[in-house]
Amino acid sequence: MGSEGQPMLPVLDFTMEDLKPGTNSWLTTCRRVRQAFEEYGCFVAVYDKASVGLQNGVFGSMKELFDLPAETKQRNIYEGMPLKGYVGQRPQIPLHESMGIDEGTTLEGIQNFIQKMWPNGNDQFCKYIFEYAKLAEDLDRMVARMIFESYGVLKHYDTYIGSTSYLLRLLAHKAPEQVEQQLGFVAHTDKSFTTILHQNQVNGLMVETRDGHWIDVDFSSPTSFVVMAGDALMAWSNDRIKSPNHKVLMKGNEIRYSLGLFAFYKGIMQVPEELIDEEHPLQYKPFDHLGLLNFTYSANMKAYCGV
Ligand SMILES: O=C(O)CCC(=O)C(=O)O
Ligand SMILES: [Fe+2]
Repeated sequence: MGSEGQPMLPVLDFTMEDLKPGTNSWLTTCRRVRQAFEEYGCFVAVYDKASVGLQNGVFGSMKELFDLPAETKQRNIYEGMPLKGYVGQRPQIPLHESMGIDEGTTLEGIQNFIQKMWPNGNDQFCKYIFEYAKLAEDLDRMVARMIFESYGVLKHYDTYIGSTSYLLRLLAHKAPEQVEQQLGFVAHTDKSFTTILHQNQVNGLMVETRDGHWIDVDFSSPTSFVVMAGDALMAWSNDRIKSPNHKVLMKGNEIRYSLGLFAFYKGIMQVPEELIDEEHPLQYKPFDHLGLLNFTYSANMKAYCGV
């Protein structure tokens, strides 16, 4: 419960110096990660690796990007990779704009994107977004390792990481020009294995709990990141973890910039046999993760590869 009695997401500390495999802090955090995922499908991580200079640089770069003319932004096209193309000026979600960078934690991926937006380059954008993406990737890998460890299947972690790549999505939600709050982004579950979200000081994210309540997520602090389970983690965990429904509701008069780092396994995922037992009979056949992405946005795991 929050200070005003509002339910809130678990907050997990990732700032400890000794947060390394094998330490007590690591083992405690592993247990908390598993518990938070099983109860809420997500949590807020306190992670202090991004300096004030980097934060300002990232959000300044995002403003510069979204201030580009619509025709320029539309050069970020889909090219068969869902989440990649430019989305904006949609009548149902007029406040929403977003763009995706495939292989978004690599210099090459970011430079390809920059090439489309700024044919003469943009070194500042590259520097800040790359540095940010690497930090978020480190957090994601730490969490992934904790997931594998907490379910006793650490032996599969290296294979997982070896075939995982990241899509970085940059989002801007305009302030609603009205008093009431307004939908920024429709309710959905992510199709990733895990997603790492970060934002400027403007809140707006809401997450649905397992019993159907919507809770506001406050991650306005520069050291707060949301870690969320996607549909692939739900399937991998044989439904122990549910990917939570979430949406963005905008109020106030400031633009909200946010970044989502989506982890995708390039290959066939399957439920580890350690996670199948009498209480948890197999729920999903092996599935191609990128195939799931292409299956359709409205699809759910059961329709795609339910047993
Ligand atoms: O902007 C946010 O905080 C959430 C965005 C989101 O849910 C998504 O891109 O999948
Ligand atoms: Fe999402």
